[in-house]
Amino acid sequence: MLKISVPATSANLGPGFDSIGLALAMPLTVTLLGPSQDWQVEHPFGAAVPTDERNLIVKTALSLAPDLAPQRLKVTSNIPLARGLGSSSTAIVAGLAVANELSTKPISKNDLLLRATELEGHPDNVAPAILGGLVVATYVDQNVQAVQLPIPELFASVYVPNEELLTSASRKALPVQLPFKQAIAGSSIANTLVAALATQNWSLALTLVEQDRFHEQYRAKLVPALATIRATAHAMGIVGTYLSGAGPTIVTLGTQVDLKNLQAKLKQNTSLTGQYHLLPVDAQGIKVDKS
Ligand SMILES: Nc1ncnc2c1ncn2[C@@H]1O[C@H](COP(=O)(O)OP(=O)(O)O)[C@@H](O)[C@H]1O
Ligand SMILES: N[C@@H](CCOP(=O)(O)O)C(=O)O
Repeated sequence: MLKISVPATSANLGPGFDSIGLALAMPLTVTLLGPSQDWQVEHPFGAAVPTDERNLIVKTALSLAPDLAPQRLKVTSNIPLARGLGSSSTAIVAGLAVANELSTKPISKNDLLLRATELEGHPDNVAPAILGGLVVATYVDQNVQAVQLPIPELFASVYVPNEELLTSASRKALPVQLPFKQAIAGSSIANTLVAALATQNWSLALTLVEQDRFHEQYRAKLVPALATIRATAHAMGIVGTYLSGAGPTIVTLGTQVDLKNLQAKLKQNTSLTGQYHLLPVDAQGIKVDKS
């Protein structure tokens, strides 16, 4: 039996728009149950997600290996769809891995990263989903470069609103151009964030995570919980809250103790009706179990 596991990811970490991402210990798994007449996907996502060759996992597998014989796949996942935790990246990465495992000509991990980035459009979810941990990556002129940083000694408090927000819709809220001065400020904050993460200066990193200049201000109206959670955390002396990916999920990074206290406080706020998770970082990325 072949089982592929791909972690959820939280992209951007504030200023690292389209380039920084963190893998979280909440996996999607795909088990290959064997050949079949047609592609069949058993999954927990409801009627909106196809169960045949139109399923994103299968479509992605066939984009890499068009001649693959149909299979029965069983998918399990607690990653909510269209909430900013990289669900589409898990499907894309899992689909490429399915093709790679069944194909006689598997591609390398680097090519897998390039393919996954081409399909997703940006590398900040697919790179940590493949490599694990904290990854900084760039995709410019069809080239991907990805660098793994030390695994942060941090947990993630994850607040998932009940409403979906498609990444495509959330990107429509972004401006076409930024004033030069704003771009320089955003880039200097992002660069310093990367330096803080690379040198494991977590307290500076958590401060800079909140200083994005590229996207959060434009998306804030779509995600009122961001301001609420950030303000609640600040009142408790906790810094490190950002919009996860394109939202609407809000992540706060910090110690397990602080984040447990934060969640206890947030749960008293009746306007926050979504779901909570307290997750460690996933250090491994994609796993293929051939037992
Ligand atoms: N495991 C999956 N199987 C099939 N389709 C999926 C899966 N995960 C995500 N998708 C597709 O991707 C869409 C969400 O993608 P996106 O808007 O990028 O949100 P996210 O922030 O969760 O990645 C879903 O509405 C669904 O169409
Ligand atoms: N950098 C992207 C990240 C999208 O992540 P997702 O988890 O919402 O798909 C963006 O901010 O649009």
